[in-house]
Amino acid sequence: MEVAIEVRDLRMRYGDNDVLTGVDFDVHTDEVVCLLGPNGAGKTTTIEILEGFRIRSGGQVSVLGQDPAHADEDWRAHTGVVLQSWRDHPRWTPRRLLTLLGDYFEPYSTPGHPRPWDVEDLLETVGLTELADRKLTALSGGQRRRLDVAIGIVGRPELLFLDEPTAGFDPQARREFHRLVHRLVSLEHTTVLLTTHDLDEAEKLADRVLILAGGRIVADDTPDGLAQRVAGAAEVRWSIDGERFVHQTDNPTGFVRDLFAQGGDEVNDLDIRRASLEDAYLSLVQQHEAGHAEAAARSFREVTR
Ligand SMILES: Nc1ncnc2c1ncn2[C@@H]1O[C@H](COP(=O)(O)OP(=O)(O)OP(=O)(O)O)[C@@H](O)[C@H]1O
Repeated sequence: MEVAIEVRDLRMRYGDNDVLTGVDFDVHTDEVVCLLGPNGAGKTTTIEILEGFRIRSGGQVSVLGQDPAHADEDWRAHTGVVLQSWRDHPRWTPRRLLTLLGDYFEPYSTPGHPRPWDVEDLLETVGLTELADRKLTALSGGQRRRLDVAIGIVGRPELLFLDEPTAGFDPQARREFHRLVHRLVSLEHTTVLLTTHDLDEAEKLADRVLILAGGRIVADDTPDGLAQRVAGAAEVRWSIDGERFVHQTDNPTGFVRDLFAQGGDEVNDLDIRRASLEDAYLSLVQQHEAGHAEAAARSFREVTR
């Protein structure tokens, strides 16, 4: 399998905030890979480095064979980007915007891979035919997001980056979007890297899920593979002086023995249960959001080892 994206020891620091502390992963051609992680884990930072929009602090990155920090226009024409939000001319219409943007890709057209995408066909594909001549300001959030996706794919990219593409979608719009991604992959053979903090979305869309937490990738597997790994682990809950604790482990007996050795009579409300991937991810998110990113990453790594 060819490698479309190669990331080694990627590091990013904002001031004295180390957001990425050694991220490693590959994305192969024709794969759909979801980069999943809690708010603030560094998903947008990672994807924008790969898109060439942010300059990394350290590490090696190769996207379609080039370093995005120094890539040329030709490289850009082969990648598609859907950012978290776009700013463009409010009086334009979807049809006009897509036509203008599509013109940029014409010089990169080849007989085997004609570019851009035919605008009428593209509007139909993303479900915007009826709204093609409406002003951009008059589109709803979900309609706007569909246009964002159309902007990302108008050049028929080999590699598509989507940053939280379904944020704000209702369930119906989300389902349509998932169909669109499946269609892109099966008909266009587009390689897709998308970020989300929704485990359910990652399980539905991804060939492979990468979980980012505590500055690193803490799990890299198929959705089924991840679920199977977690199923072997247990979640231990307890409280001490009214404060509640949760820990995930694949050795609950040993953990509880150590817990009592340390906490003795202080330990109350002990509860041990087998975790599902959803439980494990939820616990990761809760710990991460409580400011314990390192500990969250460590215990997630333990249960998915
Ligand atoms: N330009 C910047 N300058 C300083 N800090 C930044 C900058 N961009 C992001 N950060 C910080 O880096 C961390 C990661 O942010 P990032 O947006 O990459 O996370 P994320 O996983 O995409 O989050 P979300 O799911 O909320 O979009 C956060 O703590 C954020 O505040």
